Amino acid sequence: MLIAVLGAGSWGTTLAVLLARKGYAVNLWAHRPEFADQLAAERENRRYLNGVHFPDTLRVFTSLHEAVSPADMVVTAVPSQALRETVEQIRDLPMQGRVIVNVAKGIEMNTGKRMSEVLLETLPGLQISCVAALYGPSHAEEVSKEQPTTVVASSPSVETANRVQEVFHTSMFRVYTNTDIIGVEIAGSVKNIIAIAAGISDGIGYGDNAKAAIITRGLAEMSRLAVSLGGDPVTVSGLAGIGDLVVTCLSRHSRNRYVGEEIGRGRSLDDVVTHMNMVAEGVFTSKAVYDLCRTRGVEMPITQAVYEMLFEGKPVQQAILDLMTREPKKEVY
Ligand SMILES: NC(=O)C1=CN([C@@H]2O[C@H](COP(=O)(O)OP(=O)(O)OC[C@H]3O[C@@H](n4cnc5c(N)ncnc54)[C@H](OP(=O)(O)O)[C@@H]3O)[C@@H](O)[C@H]2O)C=CC1
Ligand SMILES: O=C(CO)COP(=O)(O)O
Repeated sequence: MLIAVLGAGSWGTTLAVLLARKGYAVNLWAHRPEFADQLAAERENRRYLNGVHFPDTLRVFTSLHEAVSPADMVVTAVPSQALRETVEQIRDLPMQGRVIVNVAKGIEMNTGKRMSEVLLETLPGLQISCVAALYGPSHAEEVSKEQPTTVVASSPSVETANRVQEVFHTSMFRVYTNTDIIGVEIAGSVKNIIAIAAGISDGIGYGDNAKAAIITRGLAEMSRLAVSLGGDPVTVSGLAGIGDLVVTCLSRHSRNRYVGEEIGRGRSLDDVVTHMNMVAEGVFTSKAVYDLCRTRGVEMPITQAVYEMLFEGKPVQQAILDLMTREPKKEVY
């Protein structure tokens, strides 16, 4: 069994190391050749995951074709907005017999597509039954130190979900299965937007009441969008939904929460993002989901507020006032 991991950021590197520690042969691909050379020479990823040594079965590649050609399983761990351009480069490779496991959490801007839809559109011959999403509350910083973590392997095919579970499961990385890939992908993507809102609340100095409100009402938005796209509302109460929402809204490791916190303190989005080392998916996904929910007529007021603050220059205090003074509602509608 050989596994290719595309993307040598903190998450791709962590998963490549986890799989190699399990004894699998792993081909880790990095898109910048000079960075790939550095990883190969130093046998660790000092930029994104300092101090985590690469096991011997992990090899670093600069060529996508060479990394993917011999692979039985391909893990896509590039930022969501770069997934299409990455897999387009291997569209000539046969996909039959391979499982593709996407771990990037986001919705594509301009198309509003989930990552599994992007994969199916881009890779000829790929069947949805061979696609899985591995999502859940899983910061790389903790997984790489083998701290207890739970995630969900989701695929419409039970067989594929079981295969992904078997490959990734370890005594400290517990993998559950699920067949609702729509619900899982929507939950795992929307949580990043809600985390920005939670961060803004932190940045302003609001307390636990506000944070609990954002998490709970964010969950309601996530659920409405998932259902409108054909997902199961039960999924949002699982690891990809409430699980990841809690970790992202509360954690000191969260990039999305950090972006929000800095905006809440008064910095501009451009300033925060240009000085960040890592990707905050919720920024792009807030734009994609804002467009999606308007097209589908799904009410997502926190998402709308985040979009307006990030992209339309709405002042933070105004956005909060607008949210709090909306027409009173039933809790479930
Ligand atoms: N970090 C985590 O704890 C977790 C992350 N995820 C998800 O995994 C995905 C990857 O995140 P993560 O590893 O944290 O990201 P990081 O910010 O740690 O790293 C981003 C990586 O993507 C690479 N990259 C940037 N642009 C492109 C491109 N156009 N084509 C190919 N590669 C590119 C970067 O390379 P370079 O530096 O050379 O530009 C870098 O290797 C995201 O969707 C994230 O939501 C999911 C669960 C946990
Ligand atoms: O998805 C993640 C953890 O499950 C990572 O995203 P954040 O860094 O924003 O929390």
